[in-house]
Amino acid sequence: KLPYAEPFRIKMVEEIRQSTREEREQWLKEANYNLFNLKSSQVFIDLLTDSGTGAMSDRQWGALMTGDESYAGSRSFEQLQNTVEKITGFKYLLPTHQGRAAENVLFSVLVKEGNVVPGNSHFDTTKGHIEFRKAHAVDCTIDEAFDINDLHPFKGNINLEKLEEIYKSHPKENIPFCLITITCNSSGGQPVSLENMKAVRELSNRYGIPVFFDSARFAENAYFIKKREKGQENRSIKEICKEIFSYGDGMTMSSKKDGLVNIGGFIALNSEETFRKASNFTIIYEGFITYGGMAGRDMAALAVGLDEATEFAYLESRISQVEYLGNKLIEYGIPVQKPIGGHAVFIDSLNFLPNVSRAEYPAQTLGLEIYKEAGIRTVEIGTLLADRDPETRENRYPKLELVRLAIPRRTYTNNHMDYIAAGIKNVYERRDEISKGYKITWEPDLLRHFTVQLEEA
Ligand SMILES: CC1=C(O)/C(=C\N=C(/Cc2ccccc2)C(=O)O)C(COP(=O)(O)O)=CN1
Repeated sequence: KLPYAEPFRIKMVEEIRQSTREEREQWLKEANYNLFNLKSSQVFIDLLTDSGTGAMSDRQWGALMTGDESYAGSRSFEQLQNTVEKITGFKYLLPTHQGRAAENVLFSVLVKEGNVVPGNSHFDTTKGHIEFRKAHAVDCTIDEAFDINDLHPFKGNINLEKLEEIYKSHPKENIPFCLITITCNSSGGQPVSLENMKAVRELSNRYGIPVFFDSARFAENAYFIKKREKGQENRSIKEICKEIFSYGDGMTMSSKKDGLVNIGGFIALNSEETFRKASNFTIIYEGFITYGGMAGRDMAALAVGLDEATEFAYLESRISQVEYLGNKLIEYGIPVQKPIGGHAVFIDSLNFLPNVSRAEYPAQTLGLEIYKEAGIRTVEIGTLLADRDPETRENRYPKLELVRLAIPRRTYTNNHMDYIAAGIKNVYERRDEISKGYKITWEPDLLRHFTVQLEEA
């Protein structure tokens, strides 16, 4: 028996540099204690996001060189269209510059003021685009998702009773679609099972409600289905993906995740009517319908990326690395969402920092401590992200107050994982000394966590 090793070797490297704790404390002050304001040169290991931060393969770089920049009818669009249809089965494709642009175009067609959009946990910008249209995103995720120690293998699942409750209490004209986010980012990169998707589809059909997928991490979701769902172990990732999408009327995609590219997004769907309407908004917001805000070269690289992302060997390598980090933190006694998610490890900051009051943003406090300690940038998936209630303007305290360690794809080695775990362990060992958090000195009206300014409480 030989030990596991990555199914790739490295052909290009980018230097990263260490700093001193004193430098980092000064840089945080200048950044108004918002990690988004740090320069990349001030960050040793960047776990802010897995979105657009991964490494492309030699085949993708090769495709970049042969991209077709024709304004209409680009060869690269055709390559992308064929790949999307092969993997998802959807007939119509509209590229966009990234995921939230796909949401903007699709929701411009489907979401009206006062609508209700149920699903599992909608992610930040997706909820933003629903609330921006004065509609309501309703989280129907199963309760197990909010108990970090519950080992439910599919914590992204939708509670069918909660969903049917929504379907019963609103006229179907007021529910444009049910949105299934795969994997479910906000609850910890947790997958949705095929069985649940099928049940959601059947229930939705009974009420005449369409189903759409927010597919940013669909390939990782397919991997968990293959590994955890009975009867799936002998199916290929691509076969599982085809079945996943057979339960939907369409999808939005942030290609910056499981598309393995640094920019890009798309909408794919079956309804010609919705495609025609969405095409008008694509032309207004993104660009002509055969490039939608993407360069031909980026569409060419994306077509290759989607093919690579839906291969088992790649997914096994990527997800095992996240699991490796997660298991190290569990070994150190650090409270994390279990099972470990597909793209990130999520630390339960309420458990980690019990002496910091919720009103002082414990997850943000922990993220700042981890950066001070080791130069590692993370992101808060807690009260700052949850934003204020649109009506009352009160803080909306989510069930989980998490620090997310998002691992970029094919980018760091397991030595970096060991370093990250050690840095967090150091903070854990001095957690009793951390009793003060932060308070907001300025925030915008929408999606505040990107630009919020804080000071020490
Ligand atoms: C499930 C899902 C996503 O996770 C997603 C974006 N995620 C991101 C990007 C992000 C968002 C907020 C703070 C920091 C970084 C992530 O770090 O997790 C989008 C928007 O896609 P976009 O970024 O390409 O516009 C749609 N759906």
